[in-house]
Amino acid sequence: MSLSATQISASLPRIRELLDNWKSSPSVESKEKGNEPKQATTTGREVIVAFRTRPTLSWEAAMLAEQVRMTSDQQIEKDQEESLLCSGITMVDQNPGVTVAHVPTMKWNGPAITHKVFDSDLAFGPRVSTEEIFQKTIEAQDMIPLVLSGGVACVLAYGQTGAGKTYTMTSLETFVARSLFENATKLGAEMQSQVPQNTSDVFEITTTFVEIVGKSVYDLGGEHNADGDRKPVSIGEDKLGKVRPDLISSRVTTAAELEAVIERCLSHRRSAATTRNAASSRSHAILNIRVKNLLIPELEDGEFFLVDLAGSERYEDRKAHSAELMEQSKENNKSLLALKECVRSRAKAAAEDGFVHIPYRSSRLTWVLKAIFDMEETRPSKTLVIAHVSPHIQDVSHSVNTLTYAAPFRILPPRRAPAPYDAEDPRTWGNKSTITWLRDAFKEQKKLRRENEWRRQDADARLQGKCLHPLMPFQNTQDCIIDLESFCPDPQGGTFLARMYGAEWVQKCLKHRNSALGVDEDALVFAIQQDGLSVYLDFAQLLVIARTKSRNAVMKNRRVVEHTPDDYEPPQKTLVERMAEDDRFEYQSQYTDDRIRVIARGWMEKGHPSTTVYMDVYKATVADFLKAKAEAQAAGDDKTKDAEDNIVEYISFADIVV
Ligand SMILES: Nc1ncnc2c1ncn2[C@@H]1O[C@H](COP(=O)(O)OP(=O)(O)OP(=O)(O)O)[C@@H](O)[C@H]1O
Repeated sequence: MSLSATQISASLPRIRELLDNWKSSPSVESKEKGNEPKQATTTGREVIVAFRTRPTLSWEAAMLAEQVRMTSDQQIEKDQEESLLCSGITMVDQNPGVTVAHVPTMKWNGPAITHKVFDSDLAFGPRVSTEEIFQKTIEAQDMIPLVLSGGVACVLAYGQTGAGKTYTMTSLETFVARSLFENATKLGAEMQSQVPQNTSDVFEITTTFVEIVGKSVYDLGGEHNADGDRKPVSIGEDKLGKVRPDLISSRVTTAAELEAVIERCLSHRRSAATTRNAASSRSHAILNIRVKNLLIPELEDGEFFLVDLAGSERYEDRKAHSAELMEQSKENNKSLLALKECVRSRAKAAAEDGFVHIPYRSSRLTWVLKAIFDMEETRPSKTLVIAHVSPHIQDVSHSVNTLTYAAPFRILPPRRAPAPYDAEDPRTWGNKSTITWLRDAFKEQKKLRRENEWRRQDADARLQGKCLHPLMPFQNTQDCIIDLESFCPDPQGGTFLARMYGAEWVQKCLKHRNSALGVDEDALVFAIQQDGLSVYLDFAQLLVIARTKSRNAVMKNRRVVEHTPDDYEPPQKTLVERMAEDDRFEYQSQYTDDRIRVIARGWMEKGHPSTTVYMDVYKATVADFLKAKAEAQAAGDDKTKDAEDNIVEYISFADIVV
């Protein structure tokens, strides 16, 4: 049985002893020191997961002591308050991240500890600064160049209320603002033959800021956002399927201007005191920075979403809430559940290259973030999830919930044998075939440019009553305006090019331009901007066709299941959604290959032991449940009749889909 914060505080001497034993055990030593540092396999991945443990705050010992005094008859003197602090989280490795949560439990012979290990791409301990986190995540993952090149980047800060989400996001927003303008100046210079006078000659940068409170979306960008006279903004999609709520957007031309807009918007955000945080943000805050490339208007706008999510709360945290806070808390938890579903499905879709349904319209939060979830979105995207936890052992059950929520986002692509060469699928091309395709594609563009120029001159000549000589057949010259061997160096092939996004492709072409041709530099830059983009579009088209073909093949092989009479009618809502809405159940759900673990906590509070059922929810039928129950009972699991009946009732709502 797990312990409450007060019970943990009372058993601290024994818990400390157990922790010391664990820390000096050889298995931890080998994890910390024995292994060679492994590189995180984040290349090409769309979703990256990081954990951050915040440091202890100066007033926390006093707060914990107060909590213990209020809930037990334990006497704690002022000078003993510090002794209540004990770490419940150990960061074993930073890259890839290995974090251990120490969960105190009570056994027949006294307190014990279960050590739960959570893997992530990166893990940051209490002493790591937000600047270092920025460098190792957003900078290392090239998220700013991605946005400046027409891609979509997203950072999601998740965690228990008071775990440090707003602290991290406020600093990250400042670092992003500065780095965005630094990179824009550098890229702008690379994209022009002469250094531009101003970044705003190359990029138009605009920003919006919204807050989602319960089911309502509010614009934080307006001047009069004081509570009371705020009007919610409606969300919808335009004819092209883009989500563009009617928001006040500010154009910014320097990092200082962007920082000032962010600060002004944040001052409009709603907060309230909770038992865990004196200034708790009660909403999801979404900063959107949109970048338009003025030199290549054909490219789609790049977008950066920085999302400070509302704190996740458990039933115990909500008990002291007013009815309004309780309602908001319920809505927030629901949207966090929807977000989990979408991020995980997105990561799965990217890793498996098959068809995955992403239910982004199921909450306002995920709908606003459609650009990162929509399977039809053509822009490349990268999402960073930072899960925040408190360092204290008294908070460890919250921390386990947070880490359990975030860890499954880290979906590693399956190891596959290299696919055989297919002329129509660029993902199967080696270096030689890629260079040959590029050479032919650039040659074709050169031929088209020559023909167009001849037609233009011929039309001019005709206006003057003259006639041009017919165009000579195109010479099969090997001269390409790009140094292709540097553009796609050996052994890189089609997948290397497939990872490039539009503007990056054009920038690379400009960087590796073949100046040895003796052509005027400005004319060469102009030709590369035209031809480079056309070749990119041809390549992207080939890729889309190849991907669609493999997706269709996956769809064809999907199993069609006929419902048996034992099955229930497919309901409107899933089991997970039903339980999230019902306060009688405080449940944890942990996905492992579509399996879910349901814990009926409401019954524990009434003195019943916990009921844990492992089910495959997507195929759940009552027959499945009864079988699982019988197996659990045979294995000696302790259950109560009431809890079983309730779970049967809830299972009967589950979707019966495959
Ligand atoms: N890494 C850190 N270093 C120093 N102080 C921190 C750190 N992280 C958080 N804090 C402090 O902890 C307190 C709570 O942090 P914060 O408000 O960011 O939590 P939160 O997760 O956003 O909470 P909520 O969901 O309730 O808004 C603040 O006083 C903040 O300054």
